[in-house]
Amino acid sequence: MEDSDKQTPIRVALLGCGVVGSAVARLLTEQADEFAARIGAPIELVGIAVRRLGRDRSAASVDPELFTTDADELVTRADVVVEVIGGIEPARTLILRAFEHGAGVVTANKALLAESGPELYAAAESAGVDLYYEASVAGAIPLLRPLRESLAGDDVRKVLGIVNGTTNYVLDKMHTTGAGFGEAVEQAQALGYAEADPTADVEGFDAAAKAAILASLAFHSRVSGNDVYREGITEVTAADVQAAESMGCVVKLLAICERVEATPEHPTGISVRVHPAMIPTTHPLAGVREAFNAVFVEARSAGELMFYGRGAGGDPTASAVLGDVVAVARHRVLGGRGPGESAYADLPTLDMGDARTRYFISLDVADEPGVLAAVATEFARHHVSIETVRQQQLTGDEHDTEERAELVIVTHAAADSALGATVEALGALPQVREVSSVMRVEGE
Ligand SMILES: NC(=O)c1ccc[n+]([C@@H]2O[C@H](COP(=O)([O-])OP(=O)(O)OC[C@H]3O[C@@H](n4cnc5c(N)ncnc54)[C@H](O)[C@@H]3O)[C@@H](O)[C@H]2O)c1
Ligand SMILES: N[C@@H](CCO)C(=O)O
Ligand code: NA
Repeated sequence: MEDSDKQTPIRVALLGCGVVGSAVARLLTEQADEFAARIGAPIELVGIAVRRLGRDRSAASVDPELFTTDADELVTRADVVVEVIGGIEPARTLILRAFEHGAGVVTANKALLAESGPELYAAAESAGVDLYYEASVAGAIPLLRPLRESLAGDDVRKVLGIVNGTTNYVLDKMHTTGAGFGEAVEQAQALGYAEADPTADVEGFDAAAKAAILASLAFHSRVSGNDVYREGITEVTAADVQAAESMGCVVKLLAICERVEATPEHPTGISVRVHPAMIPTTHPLAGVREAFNAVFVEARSAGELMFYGRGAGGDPTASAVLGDVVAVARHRVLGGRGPGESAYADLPTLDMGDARTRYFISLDVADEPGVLAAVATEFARHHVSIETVRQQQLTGDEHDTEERAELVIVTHAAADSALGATVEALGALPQVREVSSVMRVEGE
């Protein structure tokens, strides 16, 4: 008999038995012997809280006796509580209750962490137990542990990544098939990537919650989901995608967290934002296809790091959850705790207007003398420097009486507020028939 078998078992309670929960239950059972050896004590799954009994839960491959609808009671008889219900309530109350009863908690719940992270950390701290949440951002990809632990001796400057698989799949399909947004979402739904109600993904709420978690860890400051500037992908058109391609770029929904040094306009702070952006096809993030995730981290001493893998799905997400279960269980056996909240830097989140961004702007203009000068004047007036300008003749329809041209402009970095004001002013110029495409540009 192994030493680990003689130890008092670590009791694990699972809250939720959906996509992630059923994979956690199955893998925990299948790998029980390995986990016992790694932890130094056996794991005992003491119960699985579900909303209703009687459903087919064969995917979880566990003793049906383990299912209960009494989550309140279940959390009182566990050493480790795994929360994979999702949403704010009852997940929040159940986690707080688990802490009160001395259990460590593992959760995959980005929405809850982005809303109530400090409250959960404080409750874990006063109970002297662990709070782990690797699965909450970029699913299987080890990313939060590197930020919380491996990079604790470095100074993170920027985190830039694709953290939502559904929108990456949709944008990828728009590029590869020429489909419009609606059609690409339907394809994603048919394949099970996008949910029936894809709002949280396509409007960028899911990525914004993840960006808040990443920024909090990277910059040792409190950032909530509401602090994150957010634009989803619902306004991205097939024309935007084509325009990106003509520039040697692809469109990606990016989560960007960066430290911004003080200027006369603002103090040192953090810019945290989620929005679609064009990135050059030569950038490593451009090669992230389908529903994969990838995150770039830039740190002072480490330089650039890239994390890539599956951000969603039952088994990949369960991998991250179970890694956390092993970590928390090891602490129960050996003593000690994982890191708590680190918010000492207390950097403020800056307004989006203060972020330094670059814009791609495509204008449909009257092809007549002085147009370029009028356009250039608006950029100069807003202190925005132009990086490149390209002009091409447009062939109008039979009703067109005037000559038309397309002006494609890429700017240098400027305050986002100045770029927004420039676009507005351009739209009001009599020579500009239409601002046909505007998108931020990221990556060198
Ligand atoms: N699915 C993924 O790929 C993925 C990836 C990363 C993180 N996550 C996160 O993991 C969590 C779970 O996601 P999921 O995809 O498994 O969701 P899901 O909807 O498949 O599963 C959630 C389950 O919880 C159950 N539930 C709801 N209220 C409950 C209650 N009061 N008591 C017990 N059970 C209750 C639901 O009936 C459902 O079966 C969410 O926080 C999600 O954001 C999911
Ligand atoms: N809906 C999320 C699941 C993983 O958090 C995504 O598409 O990435
Ligand atoms: Na992760």
